[in-house]
Amino acid sequence: MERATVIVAIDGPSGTGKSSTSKAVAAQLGLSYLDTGAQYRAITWWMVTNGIDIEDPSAIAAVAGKPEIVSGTDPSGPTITVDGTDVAGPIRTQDVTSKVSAVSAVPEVRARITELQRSIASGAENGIVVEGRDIGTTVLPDADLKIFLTASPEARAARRSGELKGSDVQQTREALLKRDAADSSRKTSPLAKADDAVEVDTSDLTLQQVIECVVTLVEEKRAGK
Ligand SMILES: Nc1ncnc2c1ncn2[C@@H]1O[C@H](COP(=O)(O)OP(=O)(O)O)[C@@H](O)[C@H]1O
Ligand SMILES: Nc1ccn([C@H]2C[C@H](O)[C@@H](COP(=O)(O)OP(=O)(O)O)O2)c(=O)n1
Repeated sequence: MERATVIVAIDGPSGTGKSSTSKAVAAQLGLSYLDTGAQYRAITWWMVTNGIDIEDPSAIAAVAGKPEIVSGTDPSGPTITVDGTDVAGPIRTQDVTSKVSAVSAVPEVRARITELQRSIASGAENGIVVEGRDIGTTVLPDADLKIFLTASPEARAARRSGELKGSDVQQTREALLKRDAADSSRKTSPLAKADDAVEVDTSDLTLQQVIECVVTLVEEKRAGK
């Protein structure tokens, strides 16, 4: 039986398991994968590298169209470049992490990146899993399946500090909550659960359980198509 293209939107705050779940689900089902947080991190990295004042939204807006951001969507090896430079490492520094919410709140930045995301999604032949903060609400409101991942701040902080060697769990927790508050309260396309999204609390689930849950939901959607 020929399979229809499927578009899956996975949203939620930091450390809920979006990236690891999305990559595994995409790999298992033969779909493309897009990490939209990496795109916002990439444009933030470009702003920092080019000395743009992060406190000044109009300065950010004026140059938002300049960097060329390219995302590779193979779930077994996703890539991200800015003007041809591989920035997969530099976009994960604490400096970029602390500035990304301010840059991604600027409407001109969101318009630019949203357009890029829609064009990548519409070009994905077998379908795609797109993860972020506003995919189900704004970027792909017609997605076939929308998932909203949550987890307690304690679980999320423990996961994140497990990744960053030597980091303090309490400090990580505070930084996460600060970023959630900024991302949820911005005017343009805030972090939010779409009305028709399925909410999955991952606090007490293993990554494998979350992956199985999402794969089952995709298969059910496909069967019902
Ligand atoms: N259900 C889970 N249980 C335990 N650890 C998890 C779970 N889901 C993800 N992780 C781990 O938590 C960390 C953050 O996950 P990630 O997928 O990057 O989250 P997000 O993309 O939402 O920020 C990773 O180290 C990942 O392996
Ligand atoms: N669709 C999206 C994705 C990310 N962002 C912004 C807000 C987030 O704090 C940053 C970084 O996202 P990312 O998914 O990389 O964050 P974590 O790695 O989960 O901590 O980008 C956004 O505004 N909209």
